[in-house]
Amino acid sequence: TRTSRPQRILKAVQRKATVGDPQSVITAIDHFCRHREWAMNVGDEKGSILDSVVNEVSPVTVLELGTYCGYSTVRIARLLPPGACVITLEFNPDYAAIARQVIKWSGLEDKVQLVEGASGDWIPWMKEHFGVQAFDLVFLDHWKERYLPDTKLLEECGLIQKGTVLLADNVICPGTPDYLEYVRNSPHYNSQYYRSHLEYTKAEDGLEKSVFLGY
Ligand SMILES: O=C(CSCCNC(=O)c1cc(-c2ccc(F)cc2)cc(O)c1O)c1ccc(O)c(O)c1
Ligand SMILES: [Mg+2]
Repeated sequence: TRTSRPQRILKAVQRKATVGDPQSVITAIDHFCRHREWAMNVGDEKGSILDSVVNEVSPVTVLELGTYCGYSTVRIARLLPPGACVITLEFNPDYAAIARQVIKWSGLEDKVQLVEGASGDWIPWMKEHFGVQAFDLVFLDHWKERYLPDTKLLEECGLIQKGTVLLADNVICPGTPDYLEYVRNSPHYNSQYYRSHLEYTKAEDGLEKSVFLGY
């Protein structure tokens, strides 16, 4: 097909959503992915759990690993008060290009810093480059085998401090067994599983919320 799936998602947003209205962007993407083409957005069911965690944490600085088309970036940013922001990392330049336009359409660009590159390369530079002390919330939704190494890297870089909340997507499907084992058995995390479904399907999936307890 001539266009890519992310391009078709952007087109659905431009056709169905209102500029400056983040909820209409979320609704347009969910409708397209449920009725036209499945895509790996966190989706509406797990998205509601994400919303409740964001509201509970009321974070000032959020790190999102894995932007894709910006769906969860918009979900998070729409709940942030003035002065709070989400830094979102995306490895794939084509995904990043679409996400920038989706975020712009939602009118939330002032609350979002989209960074193109590999999480492993960028995490060590977060403090220096963005003036971040520590993240209040980290949403993991990138390569599943990078969840554990990047969590350890965030710890080593002092970007996870007492009270930081990690929220991980896809801990069942596709699955992140080594990450789950780590956060569930570590004395430094208090972990809980939110059972749900793989976006737009009946398959089981869920989010794991892990609070860092300090050293
Ligand atoms: O795709 C990637 C890796 S980043 C996206 C991570 N997310 C997922 O993989 C992901 C996958 C699924 C899922 C997929 C198929 C199933 F049958 C079931 C579940 C669901 C999710 O919610 C996800 O978040 C990438 C990166 C750089 C590149 O250059 C590139 O070509 C591709
Ligand atoms: Mg996901």
